[in-house]
Amino acid sequence: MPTEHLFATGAEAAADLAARIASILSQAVAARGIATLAVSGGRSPRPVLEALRQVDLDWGKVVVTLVDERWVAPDSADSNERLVRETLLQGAAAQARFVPMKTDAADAYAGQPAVEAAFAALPWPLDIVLLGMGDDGHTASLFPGAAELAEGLSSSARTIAVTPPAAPHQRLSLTASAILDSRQVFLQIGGAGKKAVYDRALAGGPVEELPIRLALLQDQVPVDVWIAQS
Ligand SMILES: O=C1O[C@H](COP(=O)(O)O)[C@@H](O)[C@H](O)[C@H]1O
Repeated sequence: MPTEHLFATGAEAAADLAARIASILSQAVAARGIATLAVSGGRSPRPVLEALRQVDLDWGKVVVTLVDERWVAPDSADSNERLVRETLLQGAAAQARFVPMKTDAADAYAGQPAVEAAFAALPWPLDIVLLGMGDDGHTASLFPGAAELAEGLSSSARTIAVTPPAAPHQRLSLTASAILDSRQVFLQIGGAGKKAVYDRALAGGPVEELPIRLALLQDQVPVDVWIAQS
């Protein structure tokens, strides 16, 4: 079962989560000389990443990558890479090595093999995988109803190309096995709507219905959840 961290506001949750991430990255650098962090996109991680970049860390020994990416140009407003570059990779934190998920390939399916090779070269397990969750229970870009969902939940590959059934843009996503090949999974949720989805996921049921269950209903890797009421 996840360990829950409850906060009244998103700002308080973000500050606490950023401090926890910084502590783990610092310990990883001290222990292994390198730290790895995979972050989600969307709206939720922005305040966490902005707080994290201000932390005094040996950023040159930190590898930052993505949990998922939309197949859009890196300067698109929808790009998760752009989010990370604008919020986290600033100041001293710009010394971190960023491993993108978007290539120049024509689409996500053509791009996946090169991304898979880049991810195979990372030091696994990742120290932290920071997940978000959509209102439909998707996490990373593992969407309920997607044609690629079963493969994303079962494949031993680290990455998969996905076409979401409703959301825009083809995606590149970590698979469930890659998400769980980590030392620590964090999940960030905010607001009553997402809390209701989270509670439903936690109550049990098929992963295919609410893919966030892949992280919540497992005992392979510790999962901590930061929950903000607003
Ligand atoms: O499309 C995506 O959605 C989820 C949730 O995003 P949020 O804006 O509701 O926080 C996110 O975790 C994922 O990385 C992103 O690509």
